[in-house]
Amino acid sequence: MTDWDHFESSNSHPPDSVDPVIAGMADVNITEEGELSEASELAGFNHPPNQWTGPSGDFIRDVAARGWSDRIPFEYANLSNPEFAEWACNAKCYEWSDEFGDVGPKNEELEKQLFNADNMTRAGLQLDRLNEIDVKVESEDRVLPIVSWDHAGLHPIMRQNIDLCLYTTPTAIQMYTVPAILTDRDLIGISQTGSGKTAAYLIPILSKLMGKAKKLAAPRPDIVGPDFDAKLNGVRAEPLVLIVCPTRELATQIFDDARRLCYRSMLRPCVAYGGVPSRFQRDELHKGCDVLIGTPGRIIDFMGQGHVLSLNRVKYTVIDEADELLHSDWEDDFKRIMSDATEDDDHRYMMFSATFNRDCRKLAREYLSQNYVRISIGRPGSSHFNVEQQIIYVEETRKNDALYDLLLSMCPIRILVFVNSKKQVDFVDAFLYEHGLPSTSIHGDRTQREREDAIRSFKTAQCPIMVATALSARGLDIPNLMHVVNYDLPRTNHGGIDEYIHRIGRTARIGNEGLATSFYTDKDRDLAFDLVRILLECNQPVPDFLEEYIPAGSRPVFDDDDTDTESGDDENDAGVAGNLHENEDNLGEDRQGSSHQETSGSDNTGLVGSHWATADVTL
Ligand SMILES: Nc1ncnc2c1ncn2[C@@H]1O[C@H](COP(=O)(O)OP(=O)(O)OP(=O)(O)O)[C@@H](O)[C@H]1O
Repeated sequence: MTDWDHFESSNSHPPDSVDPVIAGMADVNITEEGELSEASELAGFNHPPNQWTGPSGDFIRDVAARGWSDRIPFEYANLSNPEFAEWACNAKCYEWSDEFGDVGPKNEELEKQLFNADNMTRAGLQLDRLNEIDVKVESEDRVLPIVSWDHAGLHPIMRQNIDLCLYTTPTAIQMYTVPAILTDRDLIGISQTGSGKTAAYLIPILSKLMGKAKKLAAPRPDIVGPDFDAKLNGVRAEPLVLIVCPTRELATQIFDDARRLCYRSMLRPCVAYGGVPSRFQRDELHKGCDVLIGTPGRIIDFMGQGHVLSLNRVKYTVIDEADELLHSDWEDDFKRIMSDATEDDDHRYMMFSATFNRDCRKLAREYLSQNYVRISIGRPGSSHFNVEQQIIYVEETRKNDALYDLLLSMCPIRILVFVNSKKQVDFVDAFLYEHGLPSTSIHGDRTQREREDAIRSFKTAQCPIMVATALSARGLDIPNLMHVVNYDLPRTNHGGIDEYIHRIGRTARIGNEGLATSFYTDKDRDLAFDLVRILLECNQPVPDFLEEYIPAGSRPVFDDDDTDTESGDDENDAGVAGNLHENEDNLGEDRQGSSHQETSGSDNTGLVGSHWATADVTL
């Protein structure tokens, strides 16, 4: 029985009174009632939908009866006070003291905070499915995958931290990147959303540095004692690792992962991103920083303050969501941060994303050494089978009704709703709130305090519904996010199918299952062809109204072939600007000095196919 069946069978209205907007959903296989109840419990909602008897016409009463928690009014007064509450960048790290020898003692309180299972996405039952996928490794030498953490040659502290994170076995991308990075290779890593790419680079890099930190790290003050004063004893931050990503939320999330994986080691992570008074981050940098994570704008600000930050010691630069950062909108910032990319022989460069088309890969090669390794898990830009995708035809003017009906046709679970403009975020959030639903929202015109508050209330399930622009499409890892709704589908000139992949990838992470519902209108026709190819590739049903886009033989063919070599270049190349987006509402929020200049996709690395040995391995 689908949840919708349940909804109808217990509905006090006769079936023929069902609103035509939602009638189309009756065929949709929404997750079964039992699963949803379990899911809502998992997601932290304690209101079983036992009082639901169908719509009564009183929205607020219906929402409460369906089991949704109360709405929480926004605390403007608290949030406008800059000193109120903690910023994500000031979260506690393990603080090292020179008296510690090689391994620091446990800090029980911090350990509880860092590894609190409620704040982490636990691997789901379908984790194996993520690994049952073709792996393509392009490398001069064979990269031998690790089969377990115990055989990876990791530092003992890293090994223990992996256990504390409950990472029982490595994922496919981790199996290959760990040995490649441990043997000092530049790298492009491509694997599907939620497959553990962050740990895939953090684990080998940090593990390698753990044994060498004393030798490599810059001098630092004793900050454990009572006498530390950033102004008097502070040092200049000289990180060994630089991790750059496009959004503030992603930066703080990677910072949290780094805080966990650096636990009990000398390595000290810091994060730098805009919107927070810079003194909070400067004070942290003055305490010493070995791993700097940040968004381009704030990193460049600090690079301009020689007494605050120097990148002279950096041994590893990682670009997360690299295809986004290679986009022309980021060009100037990106070039500044990568300015010494080809000069320093023992400086390793790595780029990661779930979507990385051939044109981006060509651009990326400008920054990597000749013998870089490329690891692709599955087709670059593909989704995985753990997301159930459903496309519903909705008239543009009925989207609000459709959203309300969709939300009430299911038990309360954590839901992320994507729309295409900041204004629309405000409208949809207000609509949901007025209809009694506990929603919050996030976009780039919000203050950083509001953004951090929105994420916090979403994560803690105070507000289990979050409405967002594409700002939240990439990288966000929210535990138990069970359902993504594309209220608006991405536009083809603003992210297109790649953005669709990132958006739906906010659910069904690391072997969990999730649902992605997209409202399709006549305006979305130009996305239809790509959308249908993705549905077919993932064995998802193609709705009637999209059948005309099914290719002959029902087999999806993708132009973007899987080679980075010149011999693979052909007229099918869409050009970088054609594949990436320039949406003022998308990640542009965190872009500084957007140039909107088109970047040519020309190849100038001189690599040819014969340099490469290709090993196809199916795990
Ligand atoms: N080996 C593992 N076992 C269990 N959980 C893991 C493992 N590796 C990573 N995770 C967890 O999986 C979740 C997803 O990881 P991560 O955010 O790095 O995915 P991603 O591939 O970068 O996704 P996206 O492309 O959306 O950015 C995180 O909560 C992370 O802690």
